[in-house]
Amino acid sequence: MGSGQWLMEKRSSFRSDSFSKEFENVPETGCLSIIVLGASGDLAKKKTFPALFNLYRQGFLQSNEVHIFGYARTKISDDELRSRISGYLCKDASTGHSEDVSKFLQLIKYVSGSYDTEEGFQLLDKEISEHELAKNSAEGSSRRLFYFALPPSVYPVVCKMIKKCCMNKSDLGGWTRIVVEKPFGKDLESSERLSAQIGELFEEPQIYRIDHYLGKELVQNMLVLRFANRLFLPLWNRDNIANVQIVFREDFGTEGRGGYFDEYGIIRDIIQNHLLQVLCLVAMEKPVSLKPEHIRDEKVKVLQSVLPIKDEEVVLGQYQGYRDDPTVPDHSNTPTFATVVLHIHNERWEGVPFILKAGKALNSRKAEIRVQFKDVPGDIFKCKKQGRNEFVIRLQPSEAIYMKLTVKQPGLEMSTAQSELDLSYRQRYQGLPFRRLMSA
Ligand SMILES: NC(=O)C1=CN([C@@H]2O[C@H](COP(=O)(O)OP(=O)(O)OC[C@H]3O[C@@H](n4cnc5c(N)ncnc54)[C@H](OP(=O)(O)O)[C@@H]3O)[C@@H](O)[C@H]2O)C=CC1
Ligand SMILES: O=C1O[C@H](COP(=O)(O)O)[C@@H](O)[C@H](O)[C@H]1O
Repeated sequence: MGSGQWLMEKRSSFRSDSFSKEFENVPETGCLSIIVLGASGDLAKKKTFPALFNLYRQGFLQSNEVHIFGYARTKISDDELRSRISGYLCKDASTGHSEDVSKFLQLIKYVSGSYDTEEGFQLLDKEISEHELAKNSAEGSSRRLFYFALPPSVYPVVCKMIKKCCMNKSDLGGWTRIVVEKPFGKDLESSERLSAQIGELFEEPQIYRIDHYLGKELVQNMLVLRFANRLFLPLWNRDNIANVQIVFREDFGTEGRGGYFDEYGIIRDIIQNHLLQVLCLVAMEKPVSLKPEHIRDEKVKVLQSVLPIKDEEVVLGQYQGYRDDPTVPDHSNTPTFATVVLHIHNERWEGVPFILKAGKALNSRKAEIRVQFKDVPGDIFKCKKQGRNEFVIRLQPSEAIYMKLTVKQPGLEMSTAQSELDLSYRQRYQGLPFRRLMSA
């Protein structure tokens, strides 16, 4: 993808006839409006705006064609929104990007309105149209991307409002698309209902479901590690692996996010989406190709092989002080910590526990995959004392892949010690932009 260019992907397998015209490979020339719904919230400030900033800084968003709109109920001015997010844009401020930051902030405008009445969305539409007009974008060529940084409970009504008030014409390569966040519903029934509600308003190629863990460098690396290295092929199974631990820890609590979090809890917030996606990549068979459909098919097979979870293999907890957050109801029993053991009933994984753990307000921030191998049979070195072989993929912070091995303790004696083969990304890939693109 060249600087400032957008690749328009044909998703033919999802395409319906009535919609095919819009998704032909027509060159995109019109201006682009990115609308962040829920702009006052946590996701918007910590991830969405910083990710947009990184795209801007690397030339993927051009100031002459892009405008960014924040939309939420909170009544704040453009400048107030800008100052809320500016501190999150450039964590490495020492590298001096203040000029880029202020140019980027000038692309942002804020519109306040509710999620369930037309008034606010009509105002939003007016602001977007004015921007399109100012950029001389031909009618039918402009692009509108609505990013839902919102609790899923409001997705259906927001979709309705967009459909009613904010659609643009698309006959000259323009489009209107939506990006929806996880969790996609609360259970099977609500998820299917949500799909049906959104599906009534938008065609599949207009809907993008996002799980930002799939954008993390080391999550993406799982496919390569597993299927491009001969080393792992014979080892990656129940004969050699004792257990797999997939862990997410955060060292901060909800901090004002009770409006979203308390309704969902840690299982729906982290385990059902981020950690299950990671589990699928660890456990799935080699896909036929890297096509999304082929990868999805293998993931689905893993999920279908997971046995029902036993109560005694679940631990739930809530951190002390959670209910002191004013956005959390006083008597909430929403879990902020959970451990769940999953068993995959197939030829490769029978008998290998997959231990998924996620918690907020813990003593450290870390996300990792830890594959623990079985003990060496017929051990002559008393290796057990040192601990087992482990293959660890640290997703964050400080991305790394390391292997814990038993080695000879240097010296005259034949004694053993545990050591590591360590691929730390900070050292090995200094200066590469993967962190800035992916890990916002
Ligand atoms: N925070 C994060 O790091 C991440 C969050 N997500 C996902 O993003 C979505 C939003 O999460 P997050 O930004 O953290 O949540 P917030 O609680 O910060 O909510 C975002 C905004 O939505 C509005 N809002 C909050 N609660 C309600 C409600 N009950 N009804 C209507 N509007 C409400 C508020 O805006 P206002 O009142 O101004 O309208 C708020 O600023 C969730 O689906 C979450 O799973 C995904 C990845 C990371
Ligand atoms: O989806 C979410 O993810 C964040 C953690 O994301 P990370 O990339 O910083 O690990 C979490 O704080 C939030 O509760 C959740 O909604």
